[in-house]
Amino acid sequence: MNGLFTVADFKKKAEEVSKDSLLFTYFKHGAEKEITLKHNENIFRELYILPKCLVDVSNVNMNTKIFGCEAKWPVGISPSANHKQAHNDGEIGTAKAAGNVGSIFILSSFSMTSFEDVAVHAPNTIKWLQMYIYKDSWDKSGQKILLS
Ligand SMILES: Cc1cc2nc3c(=O)[nH]c(=O)nc-3n(C[C@H](O)[C@H](O)[C@H](O)COP(=O)(O)O)c2cc1C
Repeated sequence: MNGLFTVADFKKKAEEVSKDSLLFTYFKHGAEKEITLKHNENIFRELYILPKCLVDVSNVNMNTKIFGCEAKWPVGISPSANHKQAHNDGEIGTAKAAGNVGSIFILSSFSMTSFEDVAVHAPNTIKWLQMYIYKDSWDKSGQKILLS
């Protein structure tokens, strides 16, 4: 991770170490028309760092509360499928990494690791679950209410 600072740095490194170019293409793109991806990149281009001299920054608090969950900083990991394709640690590795920095980890319905295993191995991470609800199976299942 040495020398990796920006998203572009990570992207370049990922491409270098990726053994499968098709897989890299899958992970590097955004979903559908990449509207959010482009929007995020544009927003970040508009942000400037204003250096503040002689200000004590040894105790910066970025704690925030999102849907009742106390995160250490306002960045989470949105759901994405197939983490084991990228690394053997799969979703457990991502969940642990999120927990180490106090982020929220959202587990995909298409996780390659069971929800239970992620829960056991990353007990201290704030975990949310993304769920696809298929109309057909929902209709046929006879359920009336979904609780999470
Ligand atoms: C490689 C990849 C896999 C993704 N897998 C899922 C998924 O399994 N479930 C889900 O709800 N969203 C998934 N997403 C969507 C992301 O969580 C996120 O909402 C989306 O990328 C936002 O940017 P967009 O609007 O440009 O797609 C995935 C996105 C990418 C790039």
